[in-house]
Parts: sequence; structure tokens; C-alpha cells
Amino acid sequence: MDISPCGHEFAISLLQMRSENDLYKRIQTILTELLPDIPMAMYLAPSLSDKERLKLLALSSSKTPPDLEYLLARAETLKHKHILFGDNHLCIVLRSNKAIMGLLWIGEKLPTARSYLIAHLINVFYHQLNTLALSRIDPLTQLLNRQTFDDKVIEITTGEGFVIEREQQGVRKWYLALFDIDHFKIVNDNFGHVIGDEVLLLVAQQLKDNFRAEDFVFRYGGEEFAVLFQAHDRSEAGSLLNRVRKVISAFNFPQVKKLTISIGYTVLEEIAQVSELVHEADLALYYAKKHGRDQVVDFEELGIAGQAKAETDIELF
Ligand SMILES: Nc1nc2c(ncn2[C@@H]2O[C@H](COP(=O)(O)OP(=O)(O)OP(=O)(O)O)[C@@H](O)[C@H]2O)c(=O)[nH]1
Repeated sequence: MDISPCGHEFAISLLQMRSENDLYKRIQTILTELLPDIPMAMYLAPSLSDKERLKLLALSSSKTPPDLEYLLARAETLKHKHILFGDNHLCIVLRSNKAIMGLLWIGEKLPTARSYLIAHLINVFYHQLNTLALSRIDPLTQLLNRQTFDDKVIEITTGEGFVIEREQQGVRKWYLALFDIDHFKIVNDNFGHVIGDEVLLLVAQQLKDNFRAEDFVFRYGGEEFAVLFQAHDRSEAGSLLNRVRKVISAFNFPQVKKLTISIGYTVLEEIAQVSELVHEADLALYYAKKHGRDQVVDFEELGIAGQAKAETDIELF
């Protein structure tokens, strides 16, 4: 096989990546180098615990990939196979304990040796992705942990992030929302920590289910969550957050039954420091807590935006 030495180099380079962002970029470069001008699409589960939600990472979209349902159905029928050879396409299946965790669709027939090389590299990529992901996951909720938060904000604000392509319907901005469960101490006091943990898990699940696959949901602290998400403007962001707030207040938690959350949010500015952004969302959250809880507050609406910004500027010098 003429490309095996460089295949080895590619595999090593994947294992050397220390951030998921770099890893995504590296596999993209490798695939476009090995398969120039060949249409490709990759579907990946956002996490090992989230295998039902495969998301599309568009690598090259010059040809529409077949329907995901069709590909999954084919992969399911060929139980142990990792490569599905079609007449004019190829599909590499990533499996973990029999569950399908990802698919790479290639819109052309390739020589067998090259197909196996790509399959090998995709598996190395996936292995490394999981290794990196495990260090960024909160063990209780399976959400991203706080350590990952700053990196993600910096990636977004500097435009360095690997962004999943979605059909653009106008310019959307990124927002940061902080969520805090109201009176959570009472849950622990009345029902014990095990039930408290279960509530955290269920709230985390609701948050994941109610944001898009390309948004980022973090466990930010004990009973505090952070979400980085996109919206066209502040009012759309507020509506979205209010919808999530209502979903949670309508949810029937085992034993505890009803709970509410308070939410503070702000827009991500390109030049802002991470701590400044968090400070803004935190001020809005604090306001929500002080004014009755179970509500969404936009930092901009506090009327202290200018003042708070000025204070932060002073702190910086
Ligand atoms: N079960 C459980 N409880 C936690 C965890 N982390 C933090 N907590 C609890 O979360 C509670 C937070 O309480 P407070 O900060 O007083 O806030 P609160 O009772 O939610 O009240 P408000 O935020 O003012 O509405 C504390 O009792 C913590 O012990 C966790 O991982 N599991």
C-alpha cells in the first residue's frame, strides 16, 4: 500500500492532539489530504452517554450524503462490520459495545487498501476523542465540566472553534446563560443527597434535550449550570431560555415533584474576558434570585450594564 508510511504519521499526529478542537481540525485536514475533492460527511454522537444523538460534522458537502436513517439502518443490519462498501460510496462505522457512535460517509468508491487506512485513522481519531472527552466530563451529570468552560468561551470568541455547519438563517450570536436551581438546599435537607444528585442529573438531561447539538452545556458548580448557545438577538435568546425554564418547572421530579430555576444571561462579545462575561451573567442571575426566582434576566436589562462594565474595566488595571 503506497500510503502506509504517511498513514502511520497521520495516526501519530492524531494521538498527539491535546484538545478536541485541534483533533477535529486534524482529522479534517487528514481526510481532505487523503481524499481530495471527494464528498464526505461525518456523523458523531456528542458523547458516549449520548449515542442516540448523532450530529453532522460537514467535512465536504459537494454532494448530499444519504439520509442518516438509511445509513444507520444499513449499519444495524451488518452487525459486526466496520466498513460498508456501496456501489458508489463507502461508509465507515464507529462502534462501541455494539452501539453505533459515529459514521463517516464517503461519496465515492475507494480502493480497498485506502478504505481500510481511512477506517483505521477514523478509529484512532475516535479513540483519542474519547480519551480527551473523559477528562472534560462531569462524572455525575455527564455534562462538560467547568475546566472546559474557559477554553470553549475563548474558542468561540476568537473564532477558533470547530463549528458544526448549520444552514444559516441570518447572523446568530453566541450567548452565555447561567442556570441555578432554586432552593436546592431544601431538596438535600428534605430528601437527602442521593435524591439531590438525581435532581441534578434530571435537570442536566433537560438542559441537554432542550438545546441544540452544537450548543455547549456545562455543570458549572454544585447546582449551577452554564450554557453557551446561539440566537439571532437578545429577545430570541430570552424566549429560548424561558421555554427551558418552563420545561423544568413543569417537570415532575421523583419524590421532590416541583422545582424552579433562575437564569441570567448575556451576549458573548469578541473582546470580553471570560471572567467579565461570567460576571455579567452572574449579576443577571443574582438579580433573578433577589427578585422572586423562577425567571430569566438579561444582563443588558439590568440598567447597570454600563456601570458594571466600567467597574470591571477598573478591576483590570
Ligand atoms: N446533592 C447534591 N447537592 C449539592 C451538590 N453540589 C452542591 N450541592 C448543594 O447545593 C446547595 C446549594 O445551596 P445554596 O447555595 O444555599 O442555594 P439554594 O438552596 O439553591 O438557594 P438559592 O440558590 O438562593 O435559590 C447546597 O446545599 C449544596 O450542598 C451535589 O453535587 N449534589
